[in-house]
Amino acid sequence: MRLSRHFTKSVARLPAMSGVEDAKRLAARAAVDEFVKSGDVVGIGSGSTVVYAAERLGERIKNEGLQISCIPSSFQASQLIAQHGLNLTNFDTHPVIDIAIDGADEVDTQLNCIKGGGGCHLQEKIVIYNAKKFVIVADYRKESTFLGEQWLQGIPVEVVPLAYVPLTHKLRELGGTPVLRMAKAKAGPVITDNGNFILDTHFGLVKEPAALNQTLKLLPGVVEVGLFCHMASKAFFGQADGSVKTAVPQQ
Ligand SMILES: O=C(CO)[C@H](O)[C@H](O)COP(=O)(O)O
Repeated sequence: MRLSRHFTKSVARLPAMSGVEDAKRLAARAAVDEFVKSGDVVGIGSGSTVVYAAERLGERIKNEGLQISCIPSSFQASQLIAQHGLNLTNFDTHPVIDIAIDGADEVDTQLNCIKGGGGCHLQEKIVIYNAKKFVIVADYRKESTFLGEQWLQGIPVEVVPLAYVPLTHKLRELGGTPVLRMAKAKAGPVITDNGNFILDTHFGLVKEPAALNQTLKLLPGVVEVGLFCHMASKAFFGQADGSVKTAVPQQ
């Protein structure tokens, strides 16, 4: 197993928020400040941590005239781009992204991660795959040795609705415990931005995430798997004490 190298640095404290929200915000701001420069095409991820990255990009546009174009990874990301006055672009105009910034549900020591807690992992994977660099922004709760250690909700597997019952059986045969993700304010399942269902499938500790990703991807009816392996260049983990810990995969 390759180990990551970790670095911790203190950053200026922002106005007090809750511990976890503060940690998310610090991580997102540190990532934006280190990686985004004028002229970049930026992939905007989804979730609650990326909100702070969009906020910081908006600030830098106002304060220092930063010029960037942004590609969204979800309906939520499109809204963030609009709310923070960021310039919206698309793959037709910009097929290559300079830097993708996104959150994660859990990150292992090689910076493999589980994503899709917000149900957006199909578009997120497309954006990240087409980016020269991907940086993870997260709080201290997301860091693990192995995936499946802390994120017990399971790996989000986006499936075509027609196939969800046979896939439920297949995922069980493969050792998982699939649960159809249900909507909170509507009767029935969550429908993704792409019109699909999500089977959240816990596989216990995942020691070989790339192999599991490949096995799951080959099942007919599986659209995308929330395992992002060997894709991240760097992770920023906001800490409860106001510092930001960074990690990179070992060369
Ligand atoms: O993959 C995602 C959405 O599909 C998010 O990036 C992931 O769920 C982390 O979200 P948060 O920043 O709210 O913890």
